Amino acid sequence: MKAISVSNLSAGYGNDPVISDISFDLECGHNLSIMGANGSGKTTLLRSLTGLIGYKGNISILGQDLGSLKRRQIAGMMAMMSQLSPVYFSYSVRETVELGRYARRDNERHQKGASFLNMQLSHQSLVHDREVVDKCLEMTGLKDIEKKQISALSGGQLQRVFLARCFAQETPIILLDEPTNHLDLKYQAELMEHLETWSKGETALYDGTVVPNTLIGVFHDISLAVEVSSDMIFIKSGKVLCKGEKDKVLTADVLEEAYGMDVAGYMNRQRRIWGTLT
Ligand SMILES: Nc1ncnc2c1ncn2[C@@H]1O[C@H](COP(=O)(O)OP(=O)(O)OP(=O)(O)O)[C@@H](O)[C@H]1O
Repeated sequence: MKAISVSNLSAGYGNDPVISDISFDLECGHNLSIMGANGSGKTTLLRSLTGLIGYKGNISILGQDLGSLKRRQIAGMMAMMSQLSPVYFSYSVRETVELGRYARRDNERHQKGASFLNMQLSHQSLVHDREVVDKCLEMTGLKDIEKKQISALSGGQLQRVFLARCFAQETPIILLDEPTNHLDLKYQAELMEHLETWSKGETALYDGTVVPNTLIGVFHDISLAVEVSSDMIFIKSGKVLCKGEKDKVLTADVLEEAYGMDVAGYMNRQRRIWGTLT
């Protein structure tokens, strides 16, 4: 099954599209990195895939037309972690991660029918919610500060809270916009390890269908993108420069065209610096 299928997509914020003529397919179980220079349209592409901004063209998620899905149905299939934005409200760390469970519960209620009895969360569901939230807090190293207000967190801690909330949503598709931003090296390494493990697994949708996990991420760090993805798409000035399996698209020429610099030379200089570390 295809996790996402996009054809002739254009999207933006005003009259002029920021991205245009984008088409690609991503099989379930594959991981896609969206790459490109600042302002090329990566975040805009990610936002349009969730229906957060208007678009023209066709997007289907797990075989269903995005335009025909309700927000709660989309939230049952995919979770997105955006780049950090200011926090204008204050919940505790745990409460914020718990918000990730909302779509799951809402979809389960609709699945069972909205009778009064079904509106009551079963004891089993509550226990499962608690277990998932605990696991996500542990995984992101937040258990010790679960009671802290999120308005009082550092950038890296907040980034981990939003990652934890994203995983707590228990969806088979996860979209991450520069997930390692603000994270120190330890949490970067742990996150990449977790993403690798997660992306080899599968997740049951609220209706019970089991789907291989699929990750779509915007990465500025090429090494991290290579580590985590099977497929890559390079965007330049809002259009697809190159797309396909990582090993086929990742060349010095593509990198130079995408970033307007000698990326291979830069990476080689980096390798020389770190090669001397004892
Ligand atoms: N909310 C918005 N309203 C209007 N224009 C926007 C908005 N968000 C982004 N843009 C514009 O769309 C273009 C693409 O932005 P986008 O954030 O998609 O790029 P990006 O590739 O993710 O960049 P970066 O690597 O810097 O995060 C930019 O010219 C930007 O100014």
